[in-house]
Amino acid sequence: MSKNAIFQPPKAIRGGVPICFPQFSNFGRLTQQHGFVRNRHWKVVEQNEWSVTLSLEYDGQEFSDYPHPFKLTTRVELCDDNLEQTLTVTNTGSGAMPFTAALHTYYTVSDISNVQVEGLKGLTYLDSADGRVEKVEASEKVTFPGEVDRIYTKAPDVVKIHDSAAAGGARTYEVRKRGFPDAVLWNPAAAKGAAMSDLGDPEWRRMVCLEPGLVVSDPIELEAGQTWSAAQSLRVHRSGSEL
Ligand SMILES: O=P(O)(O)OC[C@H]1O[C@@H](O)[C@H](O)[C@@H](O)[C@@H]1O
Repeated sequence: MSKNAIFQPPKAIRGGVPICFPQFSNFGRLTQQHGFVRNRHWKVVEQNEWSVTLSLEYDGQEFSDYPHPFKLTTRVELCDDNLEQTLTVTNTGSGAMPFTAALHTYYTVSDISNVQVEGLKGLTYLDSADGRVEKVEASEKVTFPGEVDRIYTKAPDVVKIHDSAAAGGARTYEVRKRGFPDAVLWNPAAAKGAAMSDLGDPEWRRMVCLEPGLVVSDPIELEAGQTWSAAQSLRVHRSGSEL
């Protein structure tokens, strides 16, 4: 969570897991980057010590460029050392509903210069920091010498973020995804990070986003009445603990 995050709609919170829906970035017809649900108040529909379920309904009226009613829920559950988050959407309208989506997950890191991301070698990605040109990932462990803003297509279901200098020793975030074909990797680096009022310096150094997404691979048009669901689960390993 950025120390400069703004907890006031219409601003999305700079941290945690903002939900990009019904659009990731500008992949769709909406003018709002990342859609409109991340800066709404959601309703708590169920909660206990270990889990919470939130929901949000859209009646298809507010945005003329998105006339598709839907019901969206997200459930977050803690189980042992695992955090599981599920995103479920039901098309409550009468026509087909196109959408793109991502769980825009922020990870706290000691410093972005200590971070390496494993599991992406050989994948094709769209380089959003370079005009969305298509490239192939050559690195076994992706590092952050400057801005990194990439949409990896058909990403594997397990990706690991290694932080070699986390407080208390090296730390690995193990990210498992299910139902999201793509994965977005983002750190804005100095110029863009410092210019963002809700991030700034040094906050941009202390974060990396790895975002399971449905962006370009396997596009979906949900038929009326149908439901789609996808999930991520997160585990943290300290140095010495099994991976
Ligand atoms: O500032 P926002 O709207 O939260 O977006 C942050 C970043 O989100 C990432 O998912 C995008 O790939 C980046 O291009 C974007 O800059």
